[in-house]
Amino acid sequence: MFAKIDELKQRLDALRPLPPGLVKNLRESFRIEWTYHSNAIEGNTLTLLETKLVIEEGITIGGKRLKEHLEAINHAEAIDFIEELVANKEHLTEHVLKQVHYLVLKSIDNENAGKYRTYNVRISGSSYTPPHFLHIQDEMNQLFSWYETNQHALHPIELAARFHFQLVYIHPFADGNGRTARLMMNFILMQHGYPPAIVKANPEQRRKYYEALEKASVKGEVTPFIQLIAACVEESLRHYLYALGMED
Ligand SMILES: Nc1ncnc2c1ncn2[C@@H]1O[C@H](COP(=O)(O)OP(=O)(O)OP(=O)(O)O)[C@@H](O)[C@H]1O
Repeated sequence: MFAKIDELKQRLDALRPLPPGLVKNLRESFRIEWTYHSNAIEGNTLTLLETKLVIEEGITIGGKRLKEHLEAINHAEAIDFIEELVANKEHLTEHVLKQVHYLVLKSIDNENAGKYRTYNVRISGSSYTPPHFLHIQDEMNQLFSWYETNQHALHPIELAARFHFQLVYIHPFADGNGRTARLMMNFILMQHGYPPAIVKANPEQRRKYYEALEKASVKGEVTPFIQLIAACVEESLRHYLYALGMED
């Protein structure tokens, strides 16, 4: 499933160290795109350009809610935090997960930021119901022990996609599950030297993303979701290679 991606990754790795100016440029564009798409998937109405203006220039957009501005700023900060973790070779732990979730929700919902939910939730548009809130800690312990056991055995893309799926399957937070899951998935990918996977907010990809998660949740078939994430990683790798003049 990952042969093409492994080949692209090898081509990219052969070009390392990458020119610092190019890395900075790509980092900035990924930071905006990832923030824009991840927030737009959940209904944030800022455009890509508005997201850039809010994040990079601190400009407020007339007619857009304060919450939408905070979501953009918080998400960009969460990416910075993850990049720092990767640079410092920090491990993925429950503490890190809660820190990331805190950054996503701070100043928007301080009561729930960085904390597991204390009530039951539904996922809108899905027939799957996440576990009772009283089981969350147990389920999360199992997720982290699964991660410990599998982190060196699975291909990094499968590891990252499965971690994302299992996190939204448990849906441990009152809000911000999707954004946090995509941040954690990309943390794993970046730890392994991959660029982040950006699930696009356009109606077609959003629908495919939701359908793949529904298939995984309801039927236990996770492969289509792993394939979807693999396609997103491939697109990001091609973006890097294109910037280096190695891809059309
Ligand atoms: N059938 C499904 N099974 C498991 N997870 C799903 C399913 N459908 C969607 N999801 C995940 O749930 C997320 C949305 O969850 P929810 O509507 O509860 O929003 P949230 O918790 O506020 O998080 P966010 O707003 O960041 O997505 C989606 O982004 C997706 O990752």
